[in-house]
Amino acid sequence: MTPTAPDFPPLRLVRLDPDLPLPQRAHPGDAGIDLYSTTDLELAPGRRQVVGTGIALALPYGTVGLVHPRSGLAARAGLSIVNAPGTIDAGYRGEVKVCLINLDPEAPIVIARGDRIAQLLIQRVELPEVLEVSELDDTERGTGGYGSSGGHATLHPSRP
Ligand SMILES: O=c1ccn([C@H]2C[C@H](O)[C@@H](COP(=O)(O)OP(=O)(O)OP(=O)(O)O)O2)c(=O)[nH]1
Ligand SMILES: [Mg+2]
Repeated sequence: MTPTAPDFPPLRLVRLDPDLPLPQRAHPGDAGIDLYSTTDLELAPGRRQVVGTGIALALPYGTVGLVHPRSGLAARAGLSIVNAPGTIDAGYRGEVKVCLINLDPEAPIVIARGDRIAQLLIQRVELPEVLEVSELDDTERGTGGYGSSGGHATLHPSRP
């Protein structure tokens, strides 16, 4: 029997392209639900394309859908998502789409309709109101960022 997460309603999903399989987790407990491409396409190196997944969702209020790349395709072919992770708002009822990009410098990537091109994670999200204030509390970090704590990789000697 497939274990289900406690206290979480099922994900309401419409298949806009009913000839594609229902998106599923590859294994029980997987974070991501694999999404299919509705189209055949070829991505030249460095090129991007918005690709349909053939599904629309009604995510529960207070959750967000995050569209992540799949690591196998990323490592093998250089396939990624321009805006990774893509944000699916709870109120969005249109088709979930993926802005794929070929990050390989040389080889094109061929994708067939029905290939699993991305994965959808659903997470709870806080929805605080925005409150403008005149100043912020002090912290140990303060305004330090972007490597201020050190420990980053050494840059190549050719880099300024
Ligand atoms: O990878 C993505 C990202 C977004 N969307 C859809 C669902 C999301 O709710 C909507 C808007 O996304 P986002 O807020 O990232 O884009 P925006 O440029 O801010 O557009 P908008 O003004 O419509 O919010 O587009 C997708 O289908 N796939
Ligand atoms: Mg937006």
